[in-house]
Amino acid sequence: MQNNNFLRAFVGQNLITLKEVDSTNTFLKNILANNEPLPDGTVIMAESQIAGRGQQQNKWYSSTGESLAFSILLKPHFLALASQFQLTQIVSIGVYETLLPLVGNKLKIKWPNDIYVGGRKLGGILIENQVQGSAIKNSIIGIGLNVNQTNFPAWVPNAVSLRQILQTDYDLKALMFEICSHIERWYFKLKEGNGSQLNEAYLHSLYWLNKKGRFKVQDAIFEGMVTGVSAEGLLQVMQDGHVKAYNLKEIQFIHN
Ligand SMILES: O=C(O)CCCC[C@@H]1SC[C@@H]2NC(=O)N[C@@H]21
Repeated sequence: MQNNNFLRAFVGQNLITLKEVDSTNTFLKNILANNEPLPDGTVIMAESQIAGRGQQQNKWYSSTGESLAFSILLKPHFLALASQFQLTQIVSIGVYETLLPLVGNKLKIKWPNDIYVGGRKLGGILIENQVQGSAIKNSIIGIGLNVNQTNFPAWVPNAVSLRQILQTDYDLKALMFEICSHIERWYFKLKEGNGSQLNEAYLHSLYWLNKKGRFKVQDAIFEGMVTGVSAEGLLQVMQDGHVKAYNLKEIQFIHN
């Protein structure tokens, strides 16, 4: 962990830490709604998040002082709304790159942006974009990571923490800054028009790529194979020789 040497060039330079908040994403949204000025790259981090939100209206479980919950504000005015999946990619790769030296190659990105280890969820990402015209005005990037928990409540059955995997406690702030620095590197690449390796890096770490798995679409369960992800962020799955693309609401992975 390069915490002490970390140069906070941009993401995380303005850091607001809160003892307790409903949700760091909601907190950021409220500040923006009140037109209060906030610098690009601001990070809101909370020790305790009591109404954390996940994707698809799910609740997100955080444990005070044990899990990482923070939100990054980016203002990617250069990015067209049609390219918003690239933000998903840079954020998931940033988290992935931070954890890879710790966890090793069992670590995967589960489409679109869950962080998985051996079939269990280590972290999640909730990106909420605010749009102006056809460009992204503000991107609120919420990251939740299970770090030092030794157990989870029954309603989060598939979760795992770094501590459960590695039997070590980690410094939450150090992890957070490390994630920020990786995201920042990819963000600048994208901004400078050098995002060509982004898709390759994302696919490289994608769970289930080119492997057979079981999927559920509407009420039908079938065997298929993930062949890629489209530029719009749709999951491409081959079934009986034909590739179809699905959004998050349409398809589910079936865990045996
Ligand atoms: O996997 C998911 O469903 C996404 C979970 C995202 C959780 C983080 S924790 C920090 C930020 N604040 C929230 O309320 N949610 C995100």
